[in-house]
Amino acid sequence: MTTGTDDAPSLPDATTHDEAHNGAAAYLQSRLAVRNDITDADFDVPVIDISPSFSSSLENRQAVAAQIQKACTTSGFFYITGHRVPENARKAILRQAERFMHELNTGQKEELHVKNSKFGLGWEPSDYTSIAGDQEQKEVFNFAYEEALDPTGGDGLYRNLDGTKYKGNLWPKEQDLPGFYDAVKEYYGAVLDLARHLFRLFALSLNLPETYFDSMTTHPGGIARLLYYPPPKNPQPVGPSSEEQIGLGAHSDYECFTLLLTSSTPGLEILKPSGQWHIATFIPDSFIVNVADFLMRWTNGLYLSTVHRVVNRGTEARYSVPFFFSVNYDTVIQTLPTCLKEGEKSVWKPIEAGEYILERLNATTQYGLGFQEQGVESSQQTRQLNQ
Ligand SMILES: O=C(O)CCC(=O)C(=O)O
Ligand SMILES: [Fe+2]
Repeated sequence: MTTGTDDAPSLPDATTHDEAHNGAAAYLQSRLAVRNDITDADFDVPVIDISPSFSSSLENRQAVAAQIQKACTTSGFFYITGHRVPENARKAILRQAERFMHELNTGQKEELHVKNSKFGLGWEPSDYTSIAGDQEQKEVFNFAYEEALDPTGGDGLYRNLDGTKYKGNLWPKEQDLPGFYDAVKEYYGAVLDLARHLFRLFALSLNLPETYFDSMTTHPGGIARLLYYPPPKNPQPVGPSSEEQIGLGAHSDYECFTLLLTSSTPGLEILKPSGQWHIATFIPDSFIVNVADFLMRWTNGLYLSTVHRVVNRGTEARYSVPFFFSVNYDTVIQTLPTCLKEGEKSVWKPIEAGEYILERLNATTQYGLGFQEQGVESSQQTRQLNQ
C-alpha cells in the first residue's frame, strides 16, 4: 500500500458532489490511487458459503471472515450462499418490485414521487437522477430504515440523514398494492438481521473484537431500492459502444457494505484494475455483497469500495434490490487505528455518516441541487413553459 506519505496523490474529497460527476475513469483513479499494487490477476469475486459463520465455534466464524478479508482486498465483491434469508422472502420482494413498476398507474406513482422527499425516498422516474451523467434506463422505488421494519425494534433514536426528526417512508396505499408492505417488511427484517451478522464477520476479518460495530448499528441507516431495468431496445454487445444503454452509471456505494438481490437477468458490471468491466454472473440463491465507502475509509483503502455499474444486455427485464447497510447516521467514520501502520496517515478526513450519504445522494440530482430543490426547479420550469 502506498498510503500515508506526504507525497501521496491528492485525492478528491469524496464529500463533494463534483467527484460523483467526474466520470468513471477519474472516479476509479481516486479509488485505485491507494492500491496500485492490484492487477486483474488478483481480481476475484468468490462465492463464500457463510453457513459455518452461524456456528458457535469461533474458529468456524474466523474461517469465513478470512475468506471475506481476501475478497475485500482483491475485488471488494463476493457472493454469499448459506445466508439464511428464506427463499419465499427473496422471491416475494422481487415479485413486489415487478408489481410496483407495472401495477401502479402513473398517478399512484406520482403521489410517491421522490421530489416530495428531501432524502430521495419514494418513486424515482428514470431520468430524475444520474450517478455519472448518463441517461440511465432504470425506474426505482427507494425506502429507508424504520423501526417497524427492524426485528430488534430499534432504540428510538433513528433520525433522517441530516439529523432531523424522521417522518417515515412514502409507501403505496395498501388498496393500490395489497400485500406490498408486508412483503417488504419480511424481506427487510431478514436482510437487516443478515447485515448485522455480516458486520460481525467484517469485524473479525479486520482482527477487531467481533462485536466492535454492534453499538453503531442500534438505529442504523439502511436504504433499500427496488430497481427495474427494462430490456434494451437494441442488442447490447459487450465492449465499448456509443450505443450502450446504461442502466445505472459507474459509482461506488456510500455506506458500510451492500447486500444485492437480483432477478436472473445479469447486468451488474464491476470495474477491474485494468479498467475493463467484469460481468457478474447470476448465481441462484446467492446475494452479492460489496464493500462500500465507509469500510474503505475505516480501513484506509485496504478494503476496496469498487466502482460498478449496471447494463442490461439481455432480452428480459432485470429487477434488483440493493440494501445499503450503514451505521447510525451520527457515527463519525475515521480510519481505524489498527489500519494505520507506524508513520502512516489517514487518506480521508473523518466524516459523519448521514451527512456524507446525503451529499453523495444529492450529487445524483440535477446540478447537485438535492431532491426537493430539483423538484422545485422542475415545477418552476413547467410553470414557465405553461405560461
Ligand atoms: O441493480 C444492480 O444490480 C446494482 C445496483 C447498484 O449498484 C446500486 O443501486 O448501487
Ligand atoms: Fe451500487
